[in-house]
Amino acid sequence: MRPRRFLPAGPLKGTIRVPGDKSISHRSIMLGALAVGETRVTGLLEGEDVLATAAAMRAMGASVERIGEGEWSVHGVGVGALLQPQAPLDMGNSGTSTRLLMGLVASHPISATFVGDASLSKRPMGRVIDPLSQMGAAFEASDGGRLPLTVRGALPGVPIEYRLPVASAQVKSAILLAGLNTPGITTVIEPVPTRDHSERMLRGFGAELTVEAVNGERVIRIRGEAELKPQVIEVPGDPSSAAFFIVAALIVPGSEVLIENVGLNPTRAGIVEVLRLMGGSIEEVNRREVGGEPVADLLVKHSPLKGIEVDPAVAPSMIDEFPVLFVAAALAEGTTVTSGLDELRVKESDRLSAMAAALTAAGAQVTETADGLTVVGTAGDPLPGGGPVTTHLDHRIAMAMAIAGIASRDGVDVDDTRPIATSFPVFEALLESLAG
Ligand SMILES: O=C(O)C1=C[C@@H](OP(=O)(O)O)[C@@H](O)[C@H](O)C1
Ligand SMILES: C=C(OP(=O)(O)O)C(=O)O
Repeated sequence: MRPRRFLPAGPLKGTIRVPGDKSISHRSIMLGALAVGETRVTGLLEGEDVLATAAAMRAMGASVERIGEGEWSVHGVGVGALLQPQAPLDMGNSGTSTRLLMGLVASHPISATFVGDASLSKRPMGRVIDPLSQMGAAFEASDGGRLPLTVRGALPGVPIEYRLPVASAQVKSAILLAGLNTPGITTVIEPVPTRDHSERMLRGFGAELTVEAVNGERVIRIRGEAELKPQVIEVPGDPSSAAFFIVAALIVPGSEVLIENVGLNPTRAGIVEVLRLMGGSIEEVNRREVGGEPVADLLVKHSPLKGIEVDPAVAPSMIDEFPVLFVAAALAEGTTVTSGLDELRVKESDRLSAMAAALTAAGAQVTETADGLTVVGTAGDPLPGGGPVTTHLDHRIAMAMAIAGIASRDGVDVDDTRPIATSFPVFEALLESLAG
């Protein structure tokens, strides 16, 4: 464990760049590993989760090499040609690596065993086992669909039409990736849109993929036995990482921070919308496109925030940002009410109960409900502070409470900062640079 007390600091001033988007980084390595020839990636997130994906793709035959900072070269094997890994694939803390790779293995004539840390080993995999079993793959899983688990791929796989029972980009992506090496058309129906990086990137690599809106649902079809062409990919900055500094700048008096190169794909940008509704000053400068994704620099200034009722419909587009939104709510004037957040209970930790406990330990007024939190804010007064708060191997809890600490009177003790390296290894360095 690496404990740390995050002390009051600020005002936060300066310009930063957050590392590459985690979702896009995973996908660029996976698809690069399936394209014959060299895929070049710049701005890759070099966090532990993405490195777990890189190691797994190597274990299945691809060459995945680091050329320089964030710069990677991937030589793929071709769709259908993944090799049998010789040892269990260690997914560490990463749900995205696990679920998407289960999809890839499911339609290859190989088997793979997935293992992970204590947090990942508690997370539900039944949501991908169900559709991938329909496609012909066989599974042996622990404890009703948890890691360690073994997938035996089916060749040929069976193309399915599957309506997602949960709003999950990981489940959608697992099916689409399995569909890549399945004859015919695999169809995923999304009643609620989730992040669409897989669709964008599969198309970019030359897969035949269509998206149609039918009765308010997204119908995604992919033609299998695809041939992917290697690409040059520039990964935009991760909005989920930027969110910690957006909230920090909004709640620490006197702050003004420019965050450059932030991905603003509409399926990811819910946090910006919600913080603006709360009164946050977040200005988009220099809107442009990077790697097929909308991007802007964000100029964020300290703002008095108001509590609001957060529309549950926005949840999928900010699913990883709720921990830090709860921190913003704790400093706002009035009450913030959230609901429809059952999915937060099956992330790296149960993020509703973990954040309720953590914020309460830091002196905030929080009530946990079945599917959300209700937070009564301080109207801009610093939180008293305290702790220790328990991160439960969850990077987002650690970083959200670090931000709560800098906006507190006495500081906040975080029991373990190690998980931060899974998604945002330079988080503490950037925080220090802004706090002067
Ligand atoms: O597809 C992805 O890259 C991700 C999807 C989301 O998970 P779910 O699909 O479980 O909602 C998100 O929480 C995760 O950090 C990354
Ligand atoms: C939920 C997350 O990641 P994953 O599912 O990949 O572990 C996250 O990064 O907040």
